[in-house]
Amino acid sequence: MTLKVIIAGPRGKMGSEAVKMVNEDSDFELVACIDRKHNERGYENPDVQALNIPVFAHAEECFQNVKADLLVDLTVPEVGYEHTKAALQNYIRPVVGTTGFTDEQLSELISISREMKLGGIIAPNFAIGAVLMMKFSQMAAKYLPDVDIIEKHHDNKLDAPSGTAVKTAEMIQKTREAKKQGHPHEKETIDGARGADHDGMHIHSVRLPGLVAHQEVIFGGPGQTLTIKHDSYNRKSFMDGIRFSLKKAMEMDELVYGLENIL
Ligand SMILES: NC(=O)C1=CN([C@@H]2O[C@H](COP(=O)(O)OP(=O)(O)OC[C@H]3O[C@@H](n4cnc5c(N)ncnc54)[C@H](O)[C@@H]3O)[C@@H](O)[C@H]2O)C=CC1
Ligand SMILES: O=C(O)C1=N[C@H](C(=O)O)C[C@H](O)C1
Repeated sequence: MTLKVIIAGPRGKMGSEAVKMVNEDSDFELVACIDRKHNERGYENPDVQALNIPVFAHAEECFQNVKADLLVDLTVPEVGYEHTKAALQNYIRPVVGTTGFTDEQLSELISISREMKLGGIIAPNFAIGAVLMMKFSQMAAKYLPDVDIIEKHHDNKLDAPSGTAVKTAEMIQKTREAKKQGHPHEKETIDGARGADHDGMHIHSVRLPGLVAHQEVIFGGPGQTLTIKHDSYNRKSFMDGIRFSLKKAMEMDELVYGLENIL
């Protein structure tokens, strides 16, 4: 059976790559897209134009008019949250790459999915290498609890720190003994010099043209450091994870947060 897929954000860097991936896989059929500027600016993704499928400016209108099994959301946090909620309420399983959801939003979406008995995934990073980086970091933190996370992204990124950095810190928190790092009397002479503080760990966000998506997790111990590093050089790196999640979501009966939970 072919799975009917809707993509939100098809003009974006990730969305346009997801359109290609879905088109190339005979298990999927792209049946509609959701994009905010469709009405004002005309439509700009030639792969979608060639399919002659509807493009809706509003999710609810899309879900009411098109029969679909799955939604892929690659937009911005506020809209992504609304899309995901509306998808669940319309019996459509969400596969969400959009980052920047609050803990409250994540909990609410998971609880709706449980009520509706619908599978889906929200994953801050769909690259398998990034998931391994997070898991290896979680293992290392048990032995080396002093850790800084440095994430580096292109300068069009809206959220900081990245969803991957937040997820990494949350996973590390499960094995790392809570502690405040650095000198007890340290003082920032320029605000932000030590980065964001997550349970005593520090997260630093670099934004530069030329970068795609990169992260280093650096652990320090007496006389040694350990660096666990992942680089995405293009958006294809995320597509195997999205493809896998689309198929897997059909077998699940609740929404999970993080690709590591379904691999
Ligand atoms: N989970 C993962 O593996 C990855 C997640 N991301 C996340 O995916 C999201 C998209 O990233 P990019 O493609 O780089 O961004 P982008 O800026 O290239 O694309 C964003 C898309 O969202 C659409 N959009 C914006 N506001 C909208 C609205 N109000 N209604 C409907 N559509 C709207 C835009 O038209 C565009 O198509 C970000 O949250 C990013 O952090 C990015 C890469 C990998
Ligand atoms: O905006 C991006 O580009 C990326 N966003 C995700 C994040 O916030 O972690 C995943 C990846 O790092 C690329």
